[in-house]
Amino acid sequence: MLALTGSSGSGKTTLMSVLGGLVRPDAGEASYDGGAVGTRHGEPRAGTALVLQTYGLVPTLTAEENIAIALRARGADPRQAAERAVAALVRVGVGDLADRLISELSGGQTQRVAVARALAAEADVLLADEPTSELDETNRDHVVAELRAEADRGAVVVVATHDPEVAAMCDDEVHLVDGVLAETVTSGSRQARPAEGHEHDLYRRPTP
Ligand SMILES: Nc1ncnc2c1ncn2[C@@H]1O[C@H](COP(=O)(O)OP(=O)(O)OP(=O)(O)O)[C@@H](O)[C@H]1O
Repeated sequence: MLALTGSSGSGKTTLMSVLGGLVRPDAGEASYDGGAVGTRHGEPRAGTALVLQTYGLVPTLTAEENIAIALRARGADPRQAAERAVAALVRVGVGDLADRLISELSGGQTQRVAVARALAAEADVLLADEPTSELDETNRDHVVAELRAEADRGAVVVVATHDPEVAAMCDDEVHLVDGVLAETVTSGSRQARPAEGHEHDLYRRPTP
C-alpha cells in the first residue's frame, strides 16, 4: 500500500493516470506484471480499479446502480452485481444510501460511493486519487482501513493524498516534486508491513 504525496500540481493525478493506462507517458513506459497498464483505447487494464478525483459517477443513477453497472461491464451477472454493490457500500458506511441518486448525496457520501465501486471490483491494482479528501476523520480512517484490507488480500493499492495521516497509514510513501519522484519513505509501523507479494513495484525506477 503506497502513498503518493506532493504539493498541488506536483503530478500525482498525472502519474495515477499513467499507472491506470488513461494517458500515455511522453517518455518511458508503465507496465504491470510484464503487461500493459491500459488498453490501446485509453482504458485501464481489466484488473485495475480507479477512484478518480472527480469520481466519474452518473448523477441520475442510484449509488447501487452506479456500482452494479461497472461490475456488469466487467462480466458480473445482474443479481451478483447488485449484491456486490450493496456489500461494497456497506463496507464504507453508506449501505443505507444504496437506493439514493448520486445527485442527492453529499460530497463525502459521493466520495465513499466512488471508493465502494473500486472495492467492489476486487481488483489486483487499486489506484485511488485523494479518496478521503471530503471525509471527516472517522470516515477517513474507515475508508483507509478498507483500502488496507484490499492490500492485505494481495492487491497493489496506491493512494494519492495531501493528508499526512493517510500517508502514515500506508506501507511506503513516494513524494513527488515537480513531476519527479523526490523521495521514498519507509518508516515506523510501515516497516512492519510485509513486502512479500508486492514485487510488481509500481514506482521502481528502471535499471539504467
Ligand atoms: N491535460 C493536461 N495538459 C497539460 N498539463 C496538464 C494537464 N493535466 C495536468 N497538467 C499539469 O500537470 C501538472 C501536474 O498536475 P496534476 O493534476 O498531476 O497535479 P496533482 O499533484 O495531482 O495536483 P493536485 O494535488 O492539485 O490535484 C500541473 O502543472 C498541471 O497544470
